Amino acid sequence: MSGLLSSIAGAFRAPGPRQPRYIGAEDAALIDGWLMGGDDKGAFSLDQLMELAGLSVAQAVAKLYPLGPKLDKDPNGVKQKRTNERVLVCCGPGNQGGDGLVAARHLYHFGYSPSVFYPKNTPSAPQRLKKQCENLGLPLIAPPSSGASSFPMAPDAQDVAFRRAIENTDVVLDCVFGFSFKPPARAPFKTVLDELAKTSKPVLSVDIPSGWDVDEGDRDKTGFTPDALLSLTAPKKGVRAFVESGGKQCVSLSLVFHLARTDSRVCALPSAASSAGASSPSAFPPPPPLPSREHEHTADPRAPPRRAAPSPTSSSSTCQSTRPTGAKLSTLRGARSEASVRLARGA
Ligand SMILES: NC(=O)C1=CN([C@@H]2O[C@H](COP(=O)(O)OP(=O)(O)OC[C@H]3O[C@@H](n4cnc5c(N)ncnc54)[C@H](OP(=O)(O)O)[C@@H]3O)[C@@H](O)[C@H]2O)[C@H](O)CC1
Ligand SMILES: [K+]
Repeated sequence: MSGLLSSIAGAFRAPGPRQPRYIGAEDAALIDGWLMGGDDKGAFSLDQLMELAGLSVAQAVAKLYPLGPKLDKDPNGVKQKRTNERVLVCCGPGNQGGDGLVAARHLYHFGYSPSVFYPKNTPSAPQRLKKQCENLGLPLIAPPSSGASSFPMAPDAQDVAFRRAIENTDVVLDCVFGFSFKPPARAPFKTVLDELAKTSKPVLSVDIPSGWDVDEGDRDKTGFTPDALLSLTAPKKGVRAFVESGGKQCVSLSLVFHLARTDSRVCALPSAASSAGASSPSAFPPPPPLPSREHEHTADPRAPPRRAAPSPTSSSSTCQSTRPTGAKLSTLRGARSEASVRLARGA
């Protein structure tokens, strides 16, 4: 086994049963590198990993902020918004921003009305993912794809647009920075992070609350605490205090399944048996059977007629509560999971 794979395995090594497992920024980057490496490594493409991560993010939204029932139009014939329908997806310049674009697309198909704030173009920006959002007609605050400028609007105008967007949403998705953030935040994201800290809307942060140090948490006293967190692959060290103080947390296990399937020694590690907040000694389940060939997409009666929407709970996913109090375990249809989100709610 290569040194890199040893490092990955080490990242999952358990200090003891039933303990949350946290990894640092360095290990997270190593896992990423291994997943995308060729030869004896994972051989995944970045697009694949983003798709799995973004689907997990959308599933976490559906679990934590379920879409309310469809409502009749008001007396003036105006369509009424459903509970939690509007989701503002805040995307950063790195891969986490790509996860956000993927999540927005899936949320749309789940029946939500996502809008996307993607304020910075970089040479590596996932233009195809952005185009897919445009093709769905999602409101997008972003520079033109071909534009050289990172700032399509005067900075003030961009800030105003973001504040308006946050006022007009039900739920905020924080896909701004992941494990490669190096404080302090630079423009145009300083304003975004300040607004995330100020808003009273529920914010679901992906991987690490943006602005926090991946290893040390809210070291710089940003004042931002999300309503909930989705950890990708494994919780990061910086969220330990958030989780241990009872913060709502989901863990996406989709990549763990792939790691486990790829190398049985990783699968066998006891550390894989323990995710943050998990009460079960085998919180990371064994690898699922081979993915189903026939996808279990069923029509969602709640979905708008303009599209045949699969219910988030009928896609190939598993989602369950691991609350130590024995909260209801809800296993969703399609247990042959390619993308799996485990919900671990704090007490
Ligand atoms: N294996 C997995 O679990 C996967 C996770 N994914 C997601 O990807 C992120 C990590 O992606 P990465 O691109 O490495 O990093 P970030 O998304 O955090 O963003 C890096 C960009 O942010 C810029 N940056 C960094 N610090 C600042 C700052 N202080 N102010 C402004 N901008 C900043 C940075 O720019 P530089 O010029 O500094 O390089 C980058 O542009 C992970 O958390 C998951 O969400 C993958 O999608 C799949 C696999
Ligand atoms: K984040």
